[in-house]
Amino acid sequence: QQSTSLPVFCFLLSCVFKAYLLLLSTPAAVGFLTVSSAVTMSAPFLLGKVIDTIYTTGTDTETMAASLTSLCIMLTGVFLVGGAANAARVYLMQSSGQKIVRNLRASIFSSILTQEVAFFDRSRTGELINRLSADTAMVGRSITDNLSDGLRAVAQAAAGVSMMFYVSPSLASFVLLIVPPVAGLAIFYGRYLRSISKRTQDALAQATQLAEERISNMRTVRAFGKELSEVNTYTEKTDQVFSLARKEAVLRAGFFGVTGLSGNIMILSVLYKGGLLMASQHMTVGELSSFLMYTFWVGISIAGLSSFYSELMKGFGAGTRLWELLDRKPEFPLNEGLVLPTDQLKGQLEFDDVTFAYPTRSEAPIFQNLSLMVPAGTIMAVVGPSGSGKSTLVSLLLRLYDPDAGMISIDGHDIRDLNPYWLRSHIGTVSQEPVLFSCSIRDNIAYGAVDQEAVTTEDIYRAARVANAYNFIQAFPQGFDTVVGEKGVLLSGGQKQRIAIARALLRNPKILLLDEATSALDAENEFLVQEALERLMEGRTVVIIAHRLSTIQNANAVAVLDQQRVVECGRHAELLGNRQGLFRKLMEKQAFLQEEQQRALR
Ligand SMILES: Nc1ncnc2c1ncn2[C@@H]1O[C@H](COP(=O)(O)OP(=O)(O)OP(=O)(O)O)[C@@H](O)[C@H]1O
Repeated sequence: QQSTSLPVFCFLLSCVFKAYLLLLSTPAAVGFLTVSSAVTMSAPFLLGKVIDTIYTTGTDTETMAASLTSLCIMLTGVFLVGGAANAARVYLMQSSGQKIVRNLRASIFSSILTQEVAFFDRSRTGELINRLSADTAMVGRSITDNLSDGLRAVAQAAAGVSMMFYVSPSLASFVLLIVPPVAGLAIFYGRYLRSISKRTQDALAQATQLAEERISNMRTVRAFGKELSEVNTYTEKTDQVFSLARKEAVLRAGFFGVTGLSGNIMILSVLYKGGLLMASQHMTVGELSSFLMYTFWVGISIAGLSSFYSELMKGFGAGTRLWELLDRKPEFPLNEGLVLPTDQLKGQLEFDDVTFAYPTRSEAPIFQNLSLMVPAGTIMAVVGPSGSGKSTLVSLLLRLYDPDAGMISIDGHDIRDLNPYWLRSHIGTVSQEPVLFSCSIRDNIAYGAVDQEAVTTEDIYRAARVANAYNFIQAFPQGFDTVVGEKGVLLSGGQKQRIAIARALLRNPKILLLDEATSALDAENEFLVQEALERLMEGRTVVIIAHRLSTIQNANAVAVLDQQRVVECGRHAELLGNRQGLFRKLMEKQAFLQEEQQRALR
């Protein structure tokens, strides 16, 4: 806790300064704050003068009316200036608050997106979303509106106390005895609130995580008829938030009860002691009235200060969580390293003695001393039992993870030395269930291009034609502007595949990583997807996780994965010739299953 407090404090301070150095240092904002506070705090003094003018004995009615009128006109002018200065102060603080939130959100989002993939394996999406929305808003509120009100309260409390001493030092010393215990209570309250606020945000993040996951997978929830039980689980999570909020409410109620009581006691003591001073002619009625008003303002300012402190503590709690994210350095950078001349890139891939375990399961290696070579411009089909690591091979080539030992190279260059952006700009991927974003088909296809801005409509149409997607897209009423829904939910599996192929084509990559669609497609779709894939593969180095016999036959070589390594590698016919080999067994099993399936259909 102690070790993070200082950096978090500096971080919050830098947020304030970065977003509106202009504000705190701009004479305008400080001026508005000073004017509005000065006006507020001069009002009781001037009102006291009005009361004394009214009660002055020995003046004739006309003179009294004249001085009363001029005093009231002056006061109205002062109040107008104070009101305008206050409005300007609130506006400046609010707009700067929004600026801080905007800057913070952009920094947090950028920090999240630059983390290594293993970070996302460990994180919960809902929690990250919560950081991005709720925590940033809380920090923004805490260091703008709250800070502005806090500064105002400090200014007013200081001015009020000075004026109380100016009007009556003895009465002021008597009344202010109550301040230290209230301040002590406020500090205790603020600290406790900070810890409750952290726990509340954590509980809220868990609830958001659950809601986010279930809503985005609504079809599965519906298919299993789990709506009611999901509602119950979510309610249990929100119950935790509620019970923490209730604790906070009890604390808040107690605190405000005590501060309210202290305020009233202060006023009562002013009336008691002030009444005695008036009776002994040491104070006028106007002075007592001014003093009362100052007491009132000081009371309000102290209450404002304690709420400022507690809000600041809440903001500190949220700031700590944001800081943890902002301060996190990704395990490998996104845009540093060697960039090779594109025309020299051949696309030869090699796994050399690679050992790898997922960071979340470091005790269970997926590969041990795996070696595999894919010559430039050839097609390597990868087969193997489920869970043997076919997709992991693709993830390693994309450098989503780094191997624990050994080396993966492109044209002899260790991919750890290459700039990851550059590396990925030369790799195209089409996965078994491609993910599309909730935007138009046009934008989804253009997403594949390295320079999205430079993509023309003609480029998109061409890619769609080659991917056998043009006709079905044009058949939609909105054509290429059709919005595909979240994760492309409004399209069929085959349509998604063909859009993903068009997306990969637009990238024009040297290396292609394919996870071939399985039997999910009907015969016509399968033919169209297959044809599109074949066009996509032309002239590139291809690693394809193969499920169909036809693909395997067309591949230059087949690698069979099992037991954490490549157990067989060679041409399709060669491998089939090895009666004891795993490939032969896999093929026989597949043929048997297909036969069974056809028999069942008949
Ligand atoms: N992000 C991850 N974190 C931890 N373990 C993982 C992760 N992804 C996959 N695994 C594990 O790694 C192993 C290999 O998975 P992988 O998806 O590469 O196999 P696969 O051969 O592609 O399987 P399939 O043919 O069923 O798609 C599996 O045991 C899987 O549980």
